[in-house]
Amino acid sequence: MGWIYQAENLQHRYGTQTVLQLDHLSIERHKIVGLMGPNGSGKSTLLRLLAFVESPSRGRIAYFPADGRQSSEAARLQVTLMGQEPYLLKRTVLANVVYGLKVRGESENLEKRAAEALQWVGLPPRAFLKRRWFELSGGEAQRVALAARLVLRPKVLLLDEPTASVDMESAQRIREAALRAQRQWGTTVVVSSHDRHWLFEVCDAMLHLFKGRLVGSGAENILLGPWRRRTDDLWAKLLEDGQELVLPGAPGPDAIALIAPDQLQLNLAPEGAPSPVAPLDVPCRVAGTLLRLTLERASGRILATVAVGRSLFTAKIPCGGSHRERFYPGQRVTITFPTENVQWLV
Ligand SMILES: Nc1ncnc2c1ncn2[C@@H]1O[C@H](COP(=O)(O)OP(=O)(O)OP(=O)(O)O)[C@@H](O)[C@H]1O
Repeated sequence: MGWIYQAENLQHRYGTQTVLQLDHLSIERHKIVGLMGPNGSGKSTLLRLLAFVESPSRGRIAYFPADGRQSSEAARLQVTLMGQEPYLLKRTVLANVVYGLKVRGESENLEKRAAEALQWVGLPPRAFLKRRWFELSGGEAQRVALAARLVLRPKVLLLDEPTASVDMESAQRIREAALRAQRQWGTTVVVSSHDRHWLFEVCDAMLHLFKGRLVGSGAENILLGPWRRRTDDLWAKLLEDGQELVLPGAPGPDAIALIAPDQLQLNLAPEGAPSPVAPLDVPCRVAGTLLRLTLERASGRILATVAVGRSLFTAKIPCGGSHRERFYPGQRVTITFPTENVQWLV
């Protein structure tokens, strides 16, 4: 156990734009860590920094291999990144999969090792080893790219949206192979994905990025403005279905509210009750439909995804007891928002 990465005051800029600003970052060895956040929040940038293919504009990332010998050479050999595009060499599948081994000066049993890696990602070696790069579907190319990383038995596997543009079968194979690497070899896996339910289900820890900053450990609710200041000094946000969300203390109309999922209280809406418009009292309450229940592996709790208009909210349901049985997808529910513990970002 222990940390494999640690960093303080890490910053990365492109030109004058600061795209990543992390006060502290640590990633535990042998774990599977999810990276989530909207488009442009800095996930790919962070993965490139963790892969040491780019250097941060400020600060440095310390890498601690299991043998304790800290060196950039160890990191170069032990860490591998699979980007959003497979970028295969214009050669056969075999040449692609063994390329990294050859670069590392290895020459033994290359074909056998490539065949094994292909099996891990569900591509039968007999059918695929001799295929050329243009004879693969998008999903197969992505799986070949993953096999080319797995064959190295990496200590750290960094995956940037590995299932974003592949079909269901390829996505499933990719997910299984990544988990197997972690379980079988103790590979530390850091994976960015917009498939938040999968991340919740498999990750030991989550990093939630928003505008280049770490805002929490995954399921936080991020509520963007505009907020309208009411005469009673509370701030209201109009949701797509006409309901209003009312919170105190916004620093301005464009502020962003951040609310942890365990702060939201979920209740069953009374049978046959019309959608309530936001009550004037505090705490604020809105009504929605429970879409999905997901087990969050890291906490052992159930996460409820609730749709209110086109907005999605995440609330935590305490584990065990009657709570679990009360809720199921399709139900009308109400979510009560806290009046305190809202973190405002500007
Ligand atoms: N090479 C680059 N040059 C200039 N700006 C860049 C470069 N790469 C990324 N950016 C900018 O940095 C910010 C973070 O981008 P990044 O790709 O890390 O986000 P992301 O969270 O991975 O997004 P997505 O979910 O869309 O992949 C964005 O504003 C992006 O435009």
